[in-house]
Amino acid sequence: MNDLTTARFVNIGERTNVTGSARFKKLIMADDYDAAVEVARQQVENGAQVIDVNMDEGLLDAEKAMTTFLKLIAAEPDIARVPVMIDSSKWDVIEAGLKCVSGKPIVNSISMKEGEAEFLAHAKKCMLYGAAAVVMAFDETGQADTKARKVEICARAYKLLTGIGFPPEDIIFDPNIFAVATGIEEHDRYGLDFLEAVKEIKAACPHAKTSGGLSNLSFSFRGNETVRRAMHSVFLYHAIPAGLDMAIVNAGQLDIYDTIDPVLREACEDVILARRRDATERLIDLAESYKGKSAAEEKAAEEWRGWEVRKRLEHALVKGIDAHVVDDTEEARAEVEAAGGRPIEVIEGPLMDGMNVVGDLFGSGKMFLPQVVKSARVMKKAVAHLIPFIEAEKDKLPAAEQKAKGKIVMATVKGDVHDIGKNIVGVVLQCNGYDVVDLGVMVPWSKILETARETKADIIGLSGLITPSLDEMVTVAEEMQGAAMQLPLLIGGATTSKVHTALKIDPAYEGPVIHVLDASRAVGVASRLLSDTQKTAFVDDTAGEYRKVRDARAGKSQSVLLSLDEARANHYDPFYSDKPAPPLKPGRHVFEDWDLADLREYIDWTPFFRAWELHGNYPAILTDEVVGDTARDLKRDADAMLERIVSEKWLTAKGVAGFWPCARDGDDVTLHEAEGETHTVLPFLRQQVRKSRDRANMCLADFIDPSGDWIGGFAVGIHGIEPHSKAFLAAKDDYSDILLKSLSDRLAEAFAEALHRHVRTDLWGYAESEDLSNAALIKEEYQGIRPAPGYPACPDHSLKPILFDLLDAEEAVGITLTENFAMLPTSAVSGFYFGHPEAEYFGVARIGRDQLEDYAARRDVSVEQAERWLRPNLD
Ligand SMILES: C[S@@+](CC[C@H](N)C(=O)[O-])C[C@H]1O[C@@H](n2cnc3c(N)ncnc32)[C@H](O)[C@@H]1O
Repeated sequence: MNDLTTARFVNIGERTNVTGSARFKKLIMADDYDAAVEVARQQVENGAQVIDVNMDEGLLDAEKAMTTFLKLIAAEPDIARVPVMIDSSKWDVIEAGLKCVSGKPIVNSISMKEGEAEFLAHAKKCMLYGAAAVVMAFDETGQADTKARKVEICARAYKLLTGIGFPPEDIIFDPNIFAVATGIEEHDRYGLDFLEAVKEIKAACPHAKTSGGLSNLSFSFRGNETVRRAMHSVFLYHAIPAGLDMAIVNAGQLDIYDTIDPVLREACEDVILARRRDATERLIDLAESYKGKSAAEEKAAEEWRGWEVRKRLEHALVKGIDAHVVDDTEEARAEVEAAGGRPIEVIEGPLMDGMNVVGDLFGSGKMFLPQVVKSARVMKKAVAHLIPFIEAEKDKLPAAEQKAKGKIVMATVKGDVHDIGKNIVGVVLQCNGYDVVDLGVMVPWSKILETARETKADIIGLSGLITPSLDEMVTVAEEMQGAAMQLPLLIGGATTSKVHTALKIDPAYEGPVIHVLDASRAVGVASRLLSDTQKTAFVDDTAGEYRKVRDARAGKSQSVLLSLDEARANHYDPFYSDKPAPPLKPGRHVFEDWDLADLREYIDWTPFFRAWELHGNYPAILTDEVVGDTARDLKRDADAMLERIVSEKWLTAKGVAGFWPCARDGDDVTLHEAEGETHTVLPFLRQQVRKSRDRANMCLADFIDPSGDWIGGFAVGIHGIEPHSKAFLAAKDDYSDILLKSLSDRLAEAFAEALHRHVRTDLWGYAESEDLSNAALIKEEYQGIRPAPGYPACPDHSLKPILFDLLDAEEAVGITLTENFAMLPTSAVSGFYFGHPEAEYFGVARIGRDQLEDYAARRDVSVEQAERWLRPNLD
């Protein structure tokens, strides 16, 4: 625990206590004082700065044992250099002890339990011996449990003590650390009450010190060392800044706060700080997974290093441990060489064997994506070690061809910058023996086709996240058809779907087209496409499936569309009188460097796990029966990286928000900027699908008052990822690279959330007193919405340039747009602010030709141009 060394915190050794240490008790009962003295020595060597001695055992002559032991340790210079705390519930024993201590003793303890007279009599005795005294928060009515009682009793004792001239710096208050997470609701605040009481006592009682017995805290987790250690460390982490000067602890049994499993740490913190009602339950659940684990794990950790090198490599690959992989690979290479073999055989032999095990486990659902990406990191490091040997050999031997299962050219299409999904698929394919040529992001069709030809690729894989990328994929398919190619075309990415692939991409290309739902399917698809025996059936089956989708679409009676006029007549009518007041701080607000530590608090973790193909809601996913272990490991890695991102300031969060007076004009919102300036128009789309009952045909403009209102906008981005990403890739560490990108995305979303909150409570200020937890923010329980261009209520991405101009986003915060309106940096979010309490999200869905033409006219563009923008919403 780093604070123990950095702060002036005193830890009091607890092992020389017959009530707390079975071993010490045994030694004293057996009169083995030599060994007992060794216990004291060990404590001091382990860092104890005071040792607590307690001989309160019914079968023992406590007075005699105390004096004997204290005299013995007084004769040991390396023990006698630390003060002794004479600990007994019997005053006679304390007094006997006081007589044998030469340095400044500490009495543990005195209290007002038997009234003021006895308390003061004991205090005077302490003064006589020059002893400091631990003063328990205990009075005539009992032990203090609540914060108020702790503070009240200590303040009263302080007044009495200083009244008789007791030196305040010799007063050590012990406000009672009680067990938490007991399952009894009244105990839930025990940790927090102690921390808060310490703060107040320190403020109310100048120069006095505070202390506590730490082991009580974790009493409910007896037998679970990992959890107890974590609880103690977390407690001290908060107690020391609160003013705790010392504690009775086993100094050898504290963990460094930062190295505690973050999931466990958070659960302990929830309990100790009483942060959630279900904190105890969650810690108890979590504790199960730590039971006896550390010892077993440590044993396993040592064991595998003794195995033969092949098994070690397999183990490292399956477990994703890269610590020894270079040494082990070298050992395997030397063995192969000694037997007259070639370095490539290490890849073809043990490494591929290990990866096959990984592939099988992944394929059968026993291993999950984050683990596979970690395995890939181990593999890449091993291969990187072997490459120079393989290349050096090429002169001597005919080309040592590495037999890849097939070559796949992968790219994120033109106009799109998102590559987490593509990178994950690439890593998984590489792991499974495929040669991946990754062209990166924003790749035009010509480059994709050219590379496929030059590298004699077996498959092309396309990826994209935003809706305009769907069109780009159709273009690639058309060009492949034009070039009479026959390579299979794989389609993947968040907005892609089997339906879109079947309806739009498959008909454009005669070669095989396959939509790949997620990374876990990529290997199966690739292996079938490249198998002599399975390819035809697989391609035919998929084509048949897509045909069925098309037939179903053709035959399916489409939902009925109203005419645009009818839809407009059925618009949504909010109570405009409820619209928010004008912003308190109108105009533009630029945030050049929003605190990353603050953003961390706003992270929504569920989509993070989804990005890693772990499905389930956070935090329940951490204890999920199937993916819980993987999720916890991933979260631990994520927390560790976030810690570095924040403390070493890897990234910069830049954002801008603005508010403009406006009015609704049909389906447009017209902005009135400065007097006399040209007006900006935000053209929105209206639902045209006929609604059942009295539901309206919504358009975002409906939430704006035609007689005058306000609208806002924002853009936020996370900058600075590149050098870190580069460094990870140079170190063959895709795992950390993908982790960084997925965290950067999280920070961008968190920034949008934090900024929106700041807007509601401060800048616009229509919800000044809003006080919502992060969970409530994630559930969007606040007033107002922030619809994003490209999302269902305003599906046209081409609104982004209008919004960016209003915000001056490029100049102010360095966010640019690609030709297809993807934002750069990749981790960026933008949208409009609607403040009306009735504003809600909806989907525009399919629109008619009349609205397309109307929209083209409103935007002053050709119908063809509007068609390109609105394609996903057209038939
Ligand atoms: C994509 S999620 C992001 C928030 C989530 N907590 C996260 O961290 O990933 C929700 C955001 O998407 C946008 N959004 C969702 N549904 C929408 C809709 N129907 N129309 C427009 N924008 C929508 C809004 O900007 C909303 O704040």
